[in-house]
Amino acid sequence: MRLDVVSIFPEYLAALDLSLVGKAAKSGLLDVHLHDLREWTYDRHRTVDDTPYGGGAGMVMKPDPWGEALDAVAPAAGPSQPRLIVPTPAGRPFTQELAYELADEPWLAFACGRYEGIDARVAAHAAERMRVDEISVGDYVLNGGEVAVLVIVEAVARLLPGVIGNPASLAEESHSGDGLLEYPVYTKPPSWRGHDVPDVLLSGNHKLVAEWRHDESVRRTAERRPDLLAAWGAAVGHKADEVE
Ligand SMILES: CN1CCC[C@H](Cn2ccc3ccc(-c4n[nH]c(N)c4C#N)cc32)C1
Repeated sequence: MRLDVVSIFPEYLAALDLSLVGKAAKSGLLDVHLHDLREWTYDRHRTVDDTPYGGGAGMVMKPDPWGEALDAVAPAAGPSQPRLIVPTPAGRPFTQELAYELADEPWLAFACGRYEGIDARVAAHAAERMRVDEISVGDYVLNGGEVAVLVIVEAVARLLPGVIGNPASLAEESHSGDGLLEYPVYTKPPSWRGHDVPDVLLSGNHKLVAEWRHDESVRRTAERRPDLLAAWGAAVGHKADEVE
């Protein structure tokens, strides 16, 4: 998978050289290209923003630098086009399902906005030749798209074959598999500062361990994400109906 990221703070994305994503890049599973949007400015101050039409607070990112950056990253006459991801608080929610969808793409490009966002015509123009997704990583406001890109790239990269050691673990994760939250995990020592590991996990009885883990997942989901529990209950009920 090729990844292109355009930002006025490309150094923000240096974290992509670390850990799992960094290993994937070094092993050739990911081909990461970072671009400084200011490469496509030509004035003395390398200006990327201007005042908003219609008034209002803050500044808006000018269309010209973005248009030229995307032309350079993904030439219109090129043999293929990337799927362009534009992080924004106004985007559709980024979910595990969408992470799996993006993991199937051969080429993703990311446009990291700053200020009050990118002139809306940039996405509209890009959509004339590539798929564009405006995506939000959560219901809170960041100062720019770079952190969102780190979230999206990590969630997607870990799904690529060969990136994580034990692909089977993907099936048991929160928001994957059965849709319940993960059960609590423990390791040595068996007793730590007055807190003991649940006895069942030391029992060696795999059936009891599996039952305890499932019950813990259901308890946690009910406590923290009743919305997911409702969806899980409906899905389980549906499957039960299918069996009958
Ligand atoms: C006060 N204004 C409001 C509009 C956005 C301005 C900051 N900003 C500029 C570009 C940009 C890109 C993403 C996000 C963002 N925030 N929250 C999320 N889940 C995001 C995602 N994905 C935020 C951003 C701040």
